Amino acid sequence: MWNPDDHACRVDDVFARAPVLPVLAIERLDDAVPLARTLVEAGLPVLEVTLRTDCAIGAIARIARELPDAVVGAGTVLTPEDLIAVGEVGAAFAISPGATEPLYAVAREASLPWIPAVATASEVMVGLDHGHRRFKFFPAEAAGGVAALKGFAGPFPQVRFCPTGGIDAERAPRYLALSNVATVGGSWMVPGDALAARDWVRIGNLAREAAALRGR
Ligand SMILES: O=C(O)C(=O)C[C@H](O)[C@H](O)COP(=O)(O)O
Repeated sequence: MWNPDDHACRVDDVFARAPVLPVLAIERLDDAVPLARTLVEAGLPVLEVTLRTDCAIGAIARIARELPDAVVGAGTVLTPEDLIAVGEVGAAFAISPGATEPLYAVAREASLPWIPAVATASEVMVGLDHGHRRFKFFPAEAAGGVAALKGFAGPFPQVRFCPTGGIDAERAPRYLALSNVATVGGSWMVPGDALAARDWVRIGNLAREAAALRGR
């Protein structure tokens, strides 16, 4: 049964596990477990596997089954069908680049917490009307970045965000310093060429640096 306080608590539990949420696009199913293991062992246990590749659902299922220390969620959840599908394979949470009325409706019945994204104050207000207080802020840099989040803090003191989109190791600390930022999403610790080359050492080093980030 949908409960706004319970939902915010469940999302906070996920976001509190690490300062950074890696956003992953996994092209080869066999990369899923070694990549996730690399990130988890580097101190980034919360993972967003985007539904942008053919094997994404399989990747979520494998990570959920084989890596109990990972908190694997699904990203790029665009439809109610996506949300239902990722719940069935064991995703711990689902996150979207935006929000739709059908997703708000089906999320009330879902067993896993769904995190909508917002880019404007009006979208935050629609989310609040639905009982949501935790949002992805996407695309963070393009939608106003740190200044926009500072602006949201005034009218929406009860809201916390996971900014994502255009953030890297240099920019992340400025977001993490904000009181209304719970964690920061990004793909910078998994460069495309490193993943293609299965360079787990390089990814592990970038992930360790990300795991050590704090606000400043
Ligand atoms: O597919 C989704 O659901 C998204 O929200 C997009 C991702 O969050 C960004 O592509 C990650 O941003 P970068 O760190 O700039 O690569």
